[in-house]
Amino acid sequence: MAPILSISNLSKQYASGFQALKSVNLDIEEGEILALLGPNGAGKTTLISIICGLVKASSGSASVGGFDVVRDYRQARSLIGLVPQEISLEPFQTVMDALRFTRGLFGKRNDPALLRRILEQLSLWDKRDAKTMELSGGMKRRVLIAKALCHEPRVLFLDEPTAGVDVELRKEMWEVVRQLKADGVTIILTTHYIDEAEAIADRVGVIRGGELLLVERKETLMQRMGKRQMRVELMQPLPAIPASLARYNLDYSAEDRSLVYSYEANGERTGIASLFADLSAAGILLRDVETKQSSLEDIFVGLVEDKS
Ligand SMILES: Nc1ncnc2c1ncn2[C@@H]1O[C@H](COP(=O)(O)OP(=O)(O)OP(=O)(O)O)[C@@H](O)[C@H]1O
Repeated sequence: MAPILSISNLSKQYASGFQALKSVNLDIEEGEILALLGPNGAGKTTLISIICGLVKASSGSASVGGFDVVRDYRQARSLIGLVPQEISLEPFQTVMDALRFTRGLFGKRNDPALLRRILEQLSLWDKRDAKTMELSGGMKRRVLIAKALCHEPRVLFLDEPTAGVDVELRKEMWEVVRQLKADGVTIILTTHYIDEAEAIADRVGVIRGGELLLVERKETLMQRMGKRQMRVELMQPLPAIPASLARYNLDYSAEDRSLVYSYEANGERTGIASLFADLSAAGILLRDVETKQSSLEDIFVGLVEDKS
């Protein structure tokens, strides 16, 4: 199946001379959720803005549903919904009027049944006649999503949908995103929050300094790059790590009397068996053992640091 969104060698140099994107290539399949992770200034918003026709690329191309975002701007734009980072609503406009107006901007006829369905899906139906200024922050964000959906786009961009919102509201947003995916909408979201990508994305792209460092299925990424850590709690404090254990690069914490050993989760030999044998030979008695898989956060930090 042809990708719904295809980005090819996309670069952007701003008038200031700043190179915000460096030859980005990316294909997105219909119905997937892609999280673009990256630190401040990585180029996430620039990338989205080019696809939505708000910023002009210096070179390269992008197409949505087969329509080039420059040459076939209207068709491409009609397939895209954009939820911007900043909350921008007309304070005196009602929720329903905001939706009707936005749908009209896309040259679409009013469709009360559709707008009702969207508002219900976002738990805003009972707020349809409220002025947007009367809504809470969480509701305003949901109105932005509703506005982005009311011309029936196939691809939805969410630029930092949960920046600065509380835990409860973030979870609520994640649920909304999952529901939209279930309805067949393709979603590209940018985020600084790794747990957000871990919770809802199918694929994760890591962008830094305008370069797309990698794009991979979340599970593959965690399996391929993930390390495991084994923490061994000791019966007695250890004055120093014996020379016979030096090759394991163990970290010792005097506070909780434990040794931590890191190993490749998918390596052929983990070294665990020989570590136990060497611990025993050194007369070190164990109280408890636990292992844990590194998180997407560990992987992300490692990746971003490696390249700096
Ligand atoms: N109009 C502009 N002129 C010059 N430089 C710009 C312009 N817009 C953005 N930049 C620069 O391009 C870089 C990428 O910005 P962009 O907003 O795409 O990053 P981002 O990954 O979305 O960051 P954040 O997470 O902080 O929103 C930044 O260094 C920014 O200062």
